[in-house]
Amino acid sequence: MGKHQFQTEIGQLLKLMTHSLYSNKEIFLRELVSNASDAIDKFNYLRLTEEQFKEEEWSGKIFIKLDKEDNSLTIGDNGIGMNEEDLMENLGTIAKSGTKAFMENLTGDAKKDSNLIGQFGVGFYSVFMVAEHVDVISKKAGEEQAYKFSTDGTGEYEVTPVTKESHGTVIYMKLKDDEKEFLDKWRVEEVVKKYSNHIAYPIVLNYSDVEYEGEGDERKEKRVQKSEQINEATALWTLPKSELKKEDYVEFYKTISHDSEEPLLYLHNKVEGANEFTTLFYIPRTAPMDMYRADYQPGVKLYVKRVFITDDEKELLPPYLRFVRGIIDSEDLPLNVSREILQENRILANIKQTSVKRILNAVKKLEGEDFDRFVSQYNRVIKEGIYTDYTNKETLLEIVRYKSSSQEGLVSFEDYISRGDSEKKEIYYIIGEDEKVLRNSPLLEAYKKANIEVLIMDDQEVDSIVTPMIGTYKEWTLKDITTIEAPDSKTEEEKKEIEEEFKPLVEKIKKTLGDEIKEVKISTRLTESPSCVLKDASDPMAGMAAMFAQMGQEMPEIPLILEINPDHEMIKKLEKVEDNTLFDDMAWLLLDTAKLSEGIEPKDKTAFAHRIAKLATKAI
Ligand SMILES: Nc1ncnc2c1ncn2[C@@H]1O[C@H](COP(=O)(O)OP(=O)(O)OP(=O)(O)O)[C@@H](O)[C@H]1O
Repeated sequence: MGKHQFQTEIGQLLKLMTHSLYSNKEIFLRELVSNASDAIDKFNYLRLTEEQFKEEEWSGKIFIKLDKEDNSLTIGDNGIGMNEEDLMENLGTIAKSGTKAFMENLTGDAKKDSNLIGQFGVGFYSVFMVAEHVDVISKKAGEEQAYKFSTDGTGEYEVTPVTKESHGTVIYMKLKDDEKEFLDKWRVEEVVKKYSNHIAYPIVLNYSDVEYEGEGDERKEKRVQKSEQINEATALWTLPKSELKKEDYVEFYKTISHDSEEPLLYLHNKVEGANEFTTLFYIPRTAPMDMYRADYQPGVKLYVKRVFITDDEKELLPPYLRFVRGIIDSEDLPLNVSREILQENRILANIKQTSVKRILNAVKKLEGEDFDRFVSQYNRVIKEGIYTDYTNKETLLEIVRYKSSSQEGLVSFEDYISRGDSEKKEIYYIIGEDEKVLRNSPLLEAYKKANIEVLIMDDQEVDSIVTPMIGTYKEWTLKDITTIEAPDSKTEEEKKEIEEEFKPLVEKIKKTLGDEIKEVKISTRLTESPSCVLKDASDPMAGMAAMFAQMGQEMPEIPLILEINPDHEMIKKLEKVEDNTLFDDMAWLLLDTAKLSEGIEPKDKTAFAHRIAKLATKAI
């Protein structure tokens, strides 16, 4: 008890909130109402599962009180409440992955960071945009003692025992001088209607109003306390689609997601039949910040017959759809369903399967800018889906997009095969870290010359694991161009002849470079470059690349093969070089420049630089 220091990060966060330039400060009400609604949901669940609360006469309610004289706004709920430990843990430290991700995204630029608040919502802490002092008075259901958590949003907070009759939380905020608009009944009503009209519980506004008594000179002003319910209080997803407008869906989304952008997509379905359930899913326009964190917060809440069960079950949808927000409400699951039962429940498995299909089909139907936006945010997790969700692999392969050697922007497999050779039925690709290096790779030259499109996969970390296991798309086989013979126009006869002619040169280069390379070959894939290097596809390690990457381990070195271009001036001249030192220098340059073109560093950079200087001097 007594005074405590906020966790350092919260100190920073509070400072940002207090000095926020964010123009949409009203969102603090949305955040607090949404927390209150969650707390009521949780108590509702306790009543179903725990004997001691079963008899309680209770119905969930949220109240807001405006006090102009006191300059304060109070918001209360009769939900699950918090004890001393909860208060310190939930409000005194950053426990939530979402808030952690928010902190990591801060730039230090006040304006940008302040916009981030709007994009993201930071729950309880948003009160410091409007309040100069906050008391959170809370009593946890089933416990005797209530506590007050007080802070003025600087570095410290204080927790003291207080008395409070029933369980729930009351948040008392002393407003800053220039935030008095939130004491106005109409303003608060407008904000609550905007964001929280369709949360499942009534929100009652208490305010004082002026009434007049008597007539003429006798007429007197009288202050009266009034209270009225200001929201609809019917859970949005239970309403028929025909009664709902886009705005209703959008505002409800903002309440459940803490996002202030409109969603990219929403999907509301009621399924009847053997299993009855309602789903309402949203795809955020901007990928959630914690999407790539192992401790991401799942975005789908499970309800059974409109009673909240959990918002912390990562398996309601497959992990690759972790960016989806929304609600699943089942009519068939038992109300006292436990977390353990959930994981193996057949009803839930069925809901999950139907939901995934619906979501993916809706994504497939997105058009123009909306589809492009989806790809810009979620292409990577779609690839994750291709790897993990065998049942929906075909649909995912229709959604995923790649860069291309012959087209601007991004292309689909479907686009590719519409342009490809329908007799050969092959889809060519090249994987690497850097788009520019890949596009300029000598390995592409033969394909460019033959007008064959190659997919440029520059998300190496993911592509090197996912692409090799795709195998085929609609009977077209995917081929990594670094592991296959390149297309060429020479006959077998001609090739043999060239090989014979260059045999002495090939052997001489191999002798010079020694163990640095596995083999020197006459290339059929080069048109402009004198040489290129390839990883030896027959090496057992090459096949295990994906496995190493998946385990987050460095790839063992795979021996390189050097290919030389027999039509290139440099190679033709090299055949005739008699000076041994010059020959050695040239052989090393062939290898090192080829490595550089693939983004691989020469082994001895100093020697490389010396050779360039030496040969350049000679050339001048
Ligand atoms: N009215 C309330 N009643 C009970 N617990 C609450 C209440 N308000 C907040 N809490 C607790 O404090 C925690 C932190 O709240 P906060 O609003 O900062 O984050 P959040 O809503 O959980 O997550 P997000 O980062 O998505 O906003 C909540 O998860 C909840 O456990």
